[in-house]
Amino acid sequence: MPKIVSISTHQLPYSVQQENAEALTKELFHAEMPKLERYLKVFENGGIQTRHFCVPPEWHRTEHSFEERNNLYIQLATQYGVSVIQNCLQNERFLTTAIATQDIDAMIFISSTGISTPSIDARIMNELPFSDRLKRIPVWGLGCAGGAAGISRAYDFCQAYPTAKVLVVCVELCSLTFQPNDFSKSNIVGASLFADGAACVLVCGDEVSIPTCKPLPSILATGSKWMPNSEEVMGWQVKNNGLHVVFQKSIPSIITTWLGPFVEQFLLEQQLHMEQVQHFIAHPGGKKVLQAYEDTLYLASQKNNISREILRQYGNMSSPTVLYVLEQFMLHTAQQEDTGLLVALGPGFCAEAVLLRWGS
Ligand SMILES: CC(C)(COP(=O)(O)OP(=O)(O)OC[C@H]1O[C@@H](n2cnc3c(N)ncnc32)[C@H](O)[C@@H]1OP(=O)(O)O)[C@@H](O)C(=O)NCCC(=O)NCCSC(=O)/C=C/c1ccc(O)cc1
Repeated sequence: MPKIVSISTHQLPYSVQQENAEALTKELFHAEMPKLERYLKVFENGGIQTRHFCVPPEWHRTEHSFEERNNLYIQLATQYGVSVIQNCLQNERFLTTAIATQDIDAMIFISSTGISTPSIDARIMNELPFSDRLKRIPVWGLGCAGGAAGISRAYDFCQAYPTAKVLVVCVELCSLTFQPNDFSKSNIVGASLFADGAACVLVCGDEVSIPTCKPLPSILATGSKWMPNSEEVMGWQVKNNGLHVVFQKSIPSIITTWLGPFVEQFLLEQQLHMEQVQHFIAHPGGKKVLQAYEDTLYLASQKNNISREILRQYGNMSSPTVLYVLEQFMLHTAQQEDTGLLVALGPGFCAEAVLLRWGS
């Protein structure tokens, strides 16, 4: 079975405490939104303490065109992509010997917060000595589901090519999409929730032998589920000044009714039940999203402790978030023979599930 042999996450340069983010939002929006105080409560109630960004808070006090935001996206997504790849391929917590970039067969580059053609993976290849025969697979538009989908597509690639070494690189710079002139409730709730992040995993096929220092997860199965006619649940509205976030407040209740039957069916196909899964590795989309997972899957709240802690320390970084959660399981928690279920949801509306088993 294809295996996840290394992982890395990036520490963004500007850390902001939630009370300071709330104060800045108040300053930017109070003149235009009479009921602002009521919505500012989400900053205190959302289970988030700190978030990390690619620009300092002051950056939001001045206007920035779509062109300026996107140019910064291209520059920084490339820079952070290079950094997480280097750290993943040289990560001594998992690998006994570093892996050379020349030996990588495919790169799946996941991002939905900026636009670039050539895609960021090509720009990364101009910074690191990858093979010029590398298979490039840029994926745009899966939003928060992207990290789980990336692992799932890497699994498919390694099933087809068992000697393959595949990188999944997720970079999201949500702060560059923040709209200071959008006075919608969603924009305020989004301003309390979203953050920047970058992460990378290395997935290897069955016929790759890499010496590693600890038990690591093999990928047993993957499942995708799409909900018909749900385009308006989550996504971007593209306007002249950039990307405006669309996410319905009904998302937690949609998860409560829709996710459980899919996960149950997916596990059943592997002759498993949720009680046999030791580790629930969830994308913490928000406090109420975590609650919805617990309700629909009958999970004890402790099963979400690591996801909750990542939400507290980092906020919702979209696609890389679930990899920050996975990193904690890989470093500190999971033992040989443990089973884990990794789940994330995104625009479409869709869910991606990955079943993991820790081996020697
Ligand atoms: C922590 C929250 C945000 C706040 O909880 P709370 O403090 O207990 O407050 P309420 O839930 O009662 O909400 C306060 C007010 O905000 C309103 N609200 C509550 N979510 C909403 C709402 N999505 N719209 C518009 N009003 C709302 C809510 O209706 C209410 O207004 P009102 O009815 O007038 O009292 C909680 O609602 C929560 O966890 N919600 C789930 C968040 C969620 O859906 N996350 C998954 C989606 S993530 C996603 O789509 C990512 C996209 C993305 C986007 C940009 C990027 O850069 C990258 C990615």
